[in-house]
Amino acid sequence: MSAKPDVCLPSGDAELAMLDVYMPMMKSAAIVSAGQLGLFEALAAGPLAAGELAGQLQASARGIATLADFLVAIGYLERQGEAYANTALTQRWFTSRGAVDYTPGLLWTAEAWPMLGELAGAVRRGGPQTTLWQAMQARPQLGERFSAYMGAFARDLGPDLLARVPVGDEQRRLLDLGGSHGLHSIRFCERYPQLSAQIVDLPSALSETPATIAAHGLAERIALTPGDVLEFDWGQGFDLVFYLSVAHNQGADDNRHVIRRIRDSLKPGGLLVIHEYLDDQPPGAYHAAFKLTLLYETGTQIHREADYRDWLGEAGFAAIERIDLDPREKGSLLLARC
Ligand SMILES: Nc1ncnc2c1ncn2[C@@H]1O[C@H](CSCC[C@H]([NH3+])C(=O)O)[C@@H](O)[C@H]1O
Repeated sequence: MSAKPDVCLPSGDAELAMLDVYMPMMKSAAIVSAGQLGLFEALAAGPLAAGELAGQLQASARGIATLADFLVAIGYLERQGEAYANTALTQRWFTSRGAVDYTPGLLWTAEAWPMLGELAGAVRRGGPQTTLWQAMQARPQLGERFSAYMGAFARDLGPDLLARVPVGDEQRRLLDLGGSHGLHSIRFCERYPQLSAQIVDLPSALSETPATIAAHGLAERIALTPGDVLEFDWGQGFDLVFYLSVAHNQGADDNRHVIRRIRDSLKPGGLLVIHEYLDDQPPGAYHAAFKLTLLYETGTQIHREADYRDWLGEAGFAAIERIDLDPREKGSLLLARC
């Protein structure tokens, strides 16, 4: 049985087929360029004419007008007389005035763009020539951009996590594996005053984290320990462990190994929270796209719910609960108690 595609596909006409390649490319490039130029942020306080906008962004008036007209055509800006204004959606998702500003995602997409040009090579090889983590060692800016993008996603996901993860008064120690930007630990420490946290991540992901933690006044309660989760000794006696969006960066054997080590470091009754994109069959378009992204970025893959249940069961976790987040593009949580 073939799955019903949930993306618009061209009808087979050659012209339409090329439009389906050209238009998404131009749409992505225009939105990413707007993020790089700071165009949406410049309009956050109110509409501006092309000349004013160009002056603020130190760009050519012709260039800004051409870009802005296309952004109007695709619904990211609107005309107000001679002026351009953000649409409600743009203001909501791509400016500091919205609840979550995904501009770091636009800047990350600009970094991912050249990697996508090499996608056919990754498909041929079955993986990347250089993994994202190796590339970050060579170019620290890449690590900062990636963490900032993950930070934007964490702001979006934070309320779901707070609502779904039960924390009792007796739970005091949180271990945040692959904690990166630190925002999940910060959010939970702010909500639960009895909590202190320890973050383990690769050094490339942690360059901005001390400043973020200090800005929230939590330097006394959140410790940073740079290290590889596959080998770093993070100690014992934790009540709560976060393994959020990290498992898709590891193969099956490594996840089995990490989950066993998590189990050994949790107190009796402790809770492990996994956030992931589960490899349900057939995958929806978003999950299939994410699998392709992992192929060229890290060479790893998303795993099936049944795999997690095996690893968790073998490690000695008893109760395992799956929660699918809304919308589905936000992924799923697996809550496991020992
Ligand atoms: N082997 C590893 N050891 C430590 N950290 C890792 C490893 N592999 C991937 N990571 C980190 O895992 C993170 C995945 S991005 C997810 C960040 C955060 N937990 C969140 O949910 O928003 C990145 O910060 C990587 O640096």
